Amino acid sequence: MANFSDRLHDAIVRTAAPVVVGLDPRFESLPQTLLGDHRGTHDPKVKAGLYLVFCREVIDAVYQHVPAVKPQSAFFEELGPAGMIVLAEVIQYAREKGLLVILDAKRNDIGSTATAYAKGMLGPNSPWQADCLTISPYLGDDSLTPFVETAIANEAGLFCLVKTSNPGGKMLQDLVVDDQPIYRHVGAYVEGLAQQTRGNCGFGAVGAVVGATYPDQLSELRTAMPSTWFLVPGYGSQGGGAKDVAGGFNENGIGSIVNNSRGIIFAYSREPFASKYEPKQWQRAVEDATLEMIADLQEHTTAGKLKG
Ligand SMILES: O=C(O)c1cc(=O)[nH]c(=O)n1[C@@H]1O[C@H](COP(=O)(O)O)[C@@H](O)[C@H]1O
Repeated sequence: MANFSDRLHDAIVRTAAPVVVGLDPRFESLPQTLLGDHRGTHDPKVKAGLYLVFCREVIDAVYQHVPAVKPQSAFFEELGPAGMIVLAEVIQYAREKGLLVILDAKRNDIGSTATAYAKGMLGPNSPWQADCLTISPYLGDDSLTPFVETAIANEAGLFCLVKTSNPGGKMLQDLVVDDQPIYRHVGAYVEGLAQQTRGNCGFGAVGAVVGATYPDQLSELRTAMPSTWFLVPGYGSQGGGAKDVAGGFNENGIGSIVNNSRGIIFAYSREPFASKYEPKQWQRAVEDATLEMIADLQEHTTAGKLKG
């Protein structure tokens, strides 16, 4: 293994695709061909079993095209223990397929509790074995240190919330303190951590979450945080497009990995894919939507420079 930052860099350059497919299974949105007679079930074990099949088949459709997947822990936690077992199986399957796994669990707590989260999620004996974890900064520096130390010791990565994609994020993140919005203060702290954890590619193992729904702030933060990878959610279903995320890349086409969850994994239920494919061909819609997003980013951002 190598520094997470270098692994991410190499995977993005290899695929020429700064794209992460979000694994956010929602029971009611699963393809009918998978649901079969189970549509009305309330049994979490049955639901979790279907999430496993669904996520594996999504991974099969995309793994040759993208560097990473991002399982959203919430949808698995919602199903209790059965969902958590399936989350671990999905992570394992994705890794077997050569994908980097960003576990989206947005964890944090006071330092001593954060240490338990960090060890459990990124430590050497972690039952999850993800390559990277999303974390929240609002408990301050002593809450982040255990994650950074554990991640570095295990060649894992972190993405810390800086400017989130949701409209309500501005309530706290845009508050001006000492002449700067709070997200700039958080961004400066994360950039410091990125510099301390820099790999050969020049970026750090500690990255930032910056939403595609705030293109001006994305460009501003790219300049302010030159060593920091950005995880950019909000493309697709939340309204962000390729032009909105363009500011997240540097002149070499590096710097961001753009997430798309519903827009890819449930592509079969939207046009043009719904008309193009039979219900049982839902995986082809997932693959097409992935390729369409990659082409969109290559055309409208500097990531086009990564093409061979
Ligand atoms: O950390 C995240 O990934 C995240 C941060 C953020 O600011 N906004 C955001 O949407 N996300 C996650 O990114 C995914 C977006 O899903 P879609 O809107 O379906 O593409 C969800 O799993 C969200 O929890």
